[in-house]
Amino acid sequence: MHNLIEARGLFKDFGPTRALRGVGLTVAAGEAVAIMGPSGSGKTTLLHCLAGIETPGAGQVLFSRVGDTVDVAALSDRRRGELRRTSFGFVFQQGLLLPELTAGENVALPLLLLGARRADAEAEARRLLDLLGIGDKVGARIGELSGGQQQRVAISRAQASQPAVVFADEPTGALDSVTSAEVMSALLASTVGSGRALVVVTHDASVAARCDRTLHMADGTIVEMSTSVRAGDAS
Ligand SMILES: Nc1ncnc2c1ncn2[C@@H]1O[C@H](COP(=O)(O)OP(=O)(O)OP(=O)(O)O)[C@@H](O)[C@H]1O
Repeated sequence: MHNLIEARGLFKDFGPTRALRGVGLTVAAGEAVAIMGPSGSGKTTLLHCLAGIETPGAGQVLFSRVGDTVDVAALSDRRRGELRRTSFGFVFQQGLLLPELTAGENVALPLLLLGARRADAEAEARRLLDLLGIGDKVGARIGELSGGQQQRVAISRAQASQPAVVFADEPTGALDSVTSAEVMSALLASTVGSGRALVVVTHDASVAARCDRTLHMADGTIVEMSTSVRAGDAS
């Protein structure tokens, strides 16, 4: 599988705090990569730099699409926003779903932003929610759903635009262990199971164990990389 993302020599400072100090990594199509490490070690900052949410102070984030490679870090804000909408999906612990909208409307939104017709976007949203076993919640508002159901909505929404890479930050952080395992199964099935890459920041070793590789961070650098035999992602 080819590399979708190749980061080289990433540095990021927040005032006097050096959050990243020379991080390099690759992420291949169809690969799940976990990022672990103590609080403050730079995991979220790295994820945000890879996803074009933050720009690094130095270094490159090369993203390869068919016949084309762009340096995410060097794009204008507008082009970076466009790249995020077309090529990346996001699942965060909380905060990304719009509570005043229904589950179906939340999932349809990225498609509407990309210019889809409302009926098509709604049908696709329903299909994606069905795939994750919550098609019956299409008309429910976010606040009416359990934490696990909300994360399934977030996963459905993250894959609506058929992105090449899904970035997840503590996607199971607020869930009990059984629900966490189920949500992780859904996340893996909808990403690596469909040839996409998944980059997931987690404190949970059982989440990381289900990824192909785990990058361990400390003090703004990757201090160790371990590979695992993915288990149980077909469940
Ligand atoms: N917007 C910001 N402004 C100032 N400092 C920041 C900002 N974002 C991150 N930092 C600092 O950069 C360092 C790395 O933060 P980051 O959030 O990447 O760590 P993390 O490993 O994801 O931590 P956690 O596990 O607690 O989420 C920390 O010292 C943090 O305080």
